[in-house]
Amino acid sequence: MLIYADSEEVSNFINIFVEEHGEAPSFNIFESCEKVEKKGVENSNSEEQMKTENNSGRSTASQLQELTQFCQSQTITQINKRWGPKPLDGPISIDFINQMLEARKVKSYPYSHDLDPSKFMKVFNPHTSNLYKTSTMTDAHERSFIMVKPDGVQRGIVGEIIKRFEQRGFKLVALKMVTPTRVLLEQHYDEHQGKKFFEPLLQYIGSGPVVAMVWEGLNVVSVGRKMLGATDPAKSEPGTIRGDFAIVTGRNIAHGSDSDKSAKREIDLWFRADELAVWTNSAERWIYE
Ligand SMILES: Nc1ncnc2c1ncn2[C@@H]1O[C@H](COP(=O)(O)OP(=O)(O)OP(=O)(O)O)[C@@H](O)[C@H]1O
Repeated sequence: MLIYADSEEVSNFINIFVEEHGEAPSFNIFESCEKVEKKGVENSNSEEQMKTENNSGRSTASQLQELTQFCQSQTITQINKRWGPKPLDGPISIDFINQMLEARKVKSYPYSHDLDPSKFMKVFNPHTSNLYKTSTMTDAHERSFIMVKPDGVQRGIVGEIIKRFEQRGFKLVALKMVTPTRVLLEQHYDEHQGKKFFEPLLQYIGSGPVVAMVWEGLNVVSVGRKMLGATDPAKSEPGTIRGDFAIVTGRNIAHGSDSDKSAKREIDLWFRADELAVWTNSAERWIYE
């Protein structure tokens, strides 16, 4: 979310923090995400982009000012802004996650998933020097590309698959129905070029609409793969998506990224940055400790 003085999430965060720690938090906003590049924008430091206003129509400087005023009005003891030698040159996004306020300096909005999570801002209590749940907080931004293949669509299993990911606690950040082009599938399945099943695979996946999705959450790549089951449904455990709904490898219902690197590559292939929703799941504090 972007910073608004009347933001409910910010107020909630502060209230919860005070309840839990008996004092108001301070925020340290660290230099972060230096290398974020907006797709198609070659030089993210260009003057043009530095002047860019976010989609709320307000400049970064005015947002920062608002944050400062808001935090001061909440009697927060101090706000340290450490943006390094360079001036603040992009919007700040703040997420309310795991009862933590997480802020990032971004050079594109909506922000790209390429943001380096290790450089996310940490929120801490300066009185105790405690850093709160930063690892969980940052890992909760892991993303996976999940696709319901044409057989899953035709057999009416889209809702079931979405239900399982939702019920598990993952956050849906993008979804679209699309009939993939051959060019897209050649890129997506590049590692299988030359294999015997490559051509039938492209025919199968390109034969009708698929539902392409991006899901976000802690370990979503590996947990997502477990939820899907083995590539060969005959080897998938009952209870997994393939174990419950498929019989053969060539009609195995759904795809899930097999690594963080693949996920980033696949999300970039299938979605533009502005198709990824930026939103806060208010149930998150009941999903993560
Ligand atoms: N021997 C095969 N015969 C037919 N289709 C196959 C075969 N091996 C793989 N495939 C198809 O190619 C897809 C990609 O294979 P891969 O080995 O990458 O498995 P996967 O990562 O589990 O699957 P996916 O990428 O769909 O999640 C499989 O899901 C399946 O649809």
